[in-house]
Amino acid sequence: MTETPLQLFNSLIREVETFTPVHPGEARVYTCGPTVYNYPHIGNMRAYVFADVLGRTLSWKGYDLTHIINITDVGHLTDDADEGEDKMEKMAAERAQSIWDIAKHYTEAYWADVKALNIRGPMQAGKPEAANWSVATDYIDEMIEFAKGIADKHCYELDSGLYFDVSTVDDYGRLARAVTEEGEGRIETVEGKRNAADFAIWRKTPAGQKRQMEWDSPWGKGAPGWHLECSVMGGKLLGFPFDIHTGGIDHREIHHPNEIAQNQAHCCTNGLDVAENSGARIWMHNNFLVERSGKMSKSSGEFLRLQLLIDKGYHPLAYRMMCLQAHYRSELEFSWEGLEAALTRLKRIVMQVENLKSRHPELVSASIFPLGGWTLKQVQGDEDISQLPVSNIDAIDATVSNDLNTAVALVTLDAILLQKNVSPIARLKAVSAVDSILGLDLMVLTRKDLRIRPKAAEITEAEIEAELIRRKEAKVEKDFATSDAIRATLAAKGVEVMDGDPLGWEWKLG
Ligand SMILES: Nc1ncnc2c1ncn2[C@@H]1O[C@H](COP(=O)(O)OP(=O)(O)OP(=O)(O)O)[C@@H](O)[C@H]1O
Ligand SMILES: [Zn+2]
Repeated sequence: MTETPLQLFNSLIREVETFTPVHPGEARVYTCGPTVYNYPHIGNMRAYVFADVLGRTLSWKGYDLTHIINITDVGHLTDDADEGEDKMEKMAAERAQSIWDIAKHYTEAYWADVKALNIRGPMQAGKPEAANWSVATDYIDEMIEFAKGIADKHCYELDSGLYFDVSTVDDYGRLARAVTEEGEGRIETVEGKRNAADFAIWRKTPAGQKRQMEWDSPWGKGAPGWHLECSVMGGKLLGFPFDIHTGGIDHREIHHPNEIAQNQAHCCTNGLDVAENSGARIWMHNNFLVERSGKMSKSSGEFLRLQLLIDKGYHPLAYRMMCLQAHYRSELEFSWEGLEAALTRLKRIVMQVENLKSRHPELVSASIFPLGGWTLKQVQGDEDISQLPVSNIDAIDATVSNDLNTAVALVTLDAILLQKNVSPIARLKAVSAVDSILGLDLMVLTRKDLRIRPKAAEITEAEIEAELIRRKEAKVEKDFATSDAIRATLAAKGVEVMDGDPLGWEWKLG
């Protein structure tokens, strides 16, 4: 089996490049986390499915992974370009609740989605038990220190806060590629700003007001800017330069260029030798999940949450499958038909895996799969897996190494399942190896798990099952009138009986 070098698309150069870790044998990744003022929509979750596949791929490649995912509980304004109100303060005022309660509630909602989508949480190289979510408000002192360090050379103070002067760093905005005074014209300017793109790294509480979240600083009471938070947590927890920084493609335009500018200022001020001066070597961005009407956004009132999909009877991993079917750099349009197709594909795979498992229950229960997923090395050394055609095995590594091409990895998975001449155990192991990267939970999921009763259904699963047993008995008795009557009664309650369904589904809710 041959190993393919890991190629990743670096937004800084707009090209794929071969991944070479800063620290041999390790990979350090920072993912911009959610702003916890509201529920995440499924578009937001696409960003974390992507970061999860990246993390899984790095683990597969054998790197000892540190993956930081932050929780933004302060500082993100309603306009990414530094204007408007703090999203958290705004929601707390609307709800007449404390920001801390709002943050807690929506952080937990985010974690629930993370779990449902089988997204791995933060990772800590060498110390898995120490891995934790990084909450912005836990790093206020470090943010003030960072800001103090760059204030003299790179910032200026206005009544509203401490501003970063983007003209003090080389090549500002190179990540966005289009940051011009004209481009920034849409930003409502703050009186006194030197350049339109300058941004607040510390926002002062206006005189006579009190914010729910505010801290003392050399620039008066106030709160950190959102961009500062990520620079500080990234630098502190991973060390500059680290390997990879991820986020949604909207961050390529403002948030990440501003982070880079701060990192440049910080590294130069502290005499750090960072050739590219960006803080991270590779910046990666997932494209949007869109609706026909445009980008999905939670700022715009009604939006699609994972829970809504579940309420309608879709297993959350069907949404993960939908994401994996597209390349992370392509826009993905959400549709219920698309989700249905993804669910069907997942059902088919799960059915095939269940079938393989049923042929060797003794082996499956003996836990033949490495805890925490397979690495390429383990696959290379596994005798069972070596029974598969080399082309299949090589394809596992080659597809994901090609800038995380999960869509093609799914095709590899199909090909492995189709190898009827190879022992079930070899196929199962290979499937579980691919799933170490895809994260569809294929060794655990059952067909039954995938059949979720929609919230609005008028009938419980137990009632349906009882009716179906009665119907089977009637059929055995050749009492077709009763059998038809049961089918009609179920249909009236929205349950379609599926005799002879190739996927083995006996019923579905219409
Ligand atoms: N429609 C989308 N598709 C994919 N990723 C998205 C989408 N919208 C936002 N993201 C990404 O989701 C992550 C979390 O974003 P965050 O919680 O800050 O959302 P937000 O910017 O407040 O909300 P929104 O822009 O949706 O109103 C970020 O990486 C962001 O780039
Ligand atoms: Zn960020």
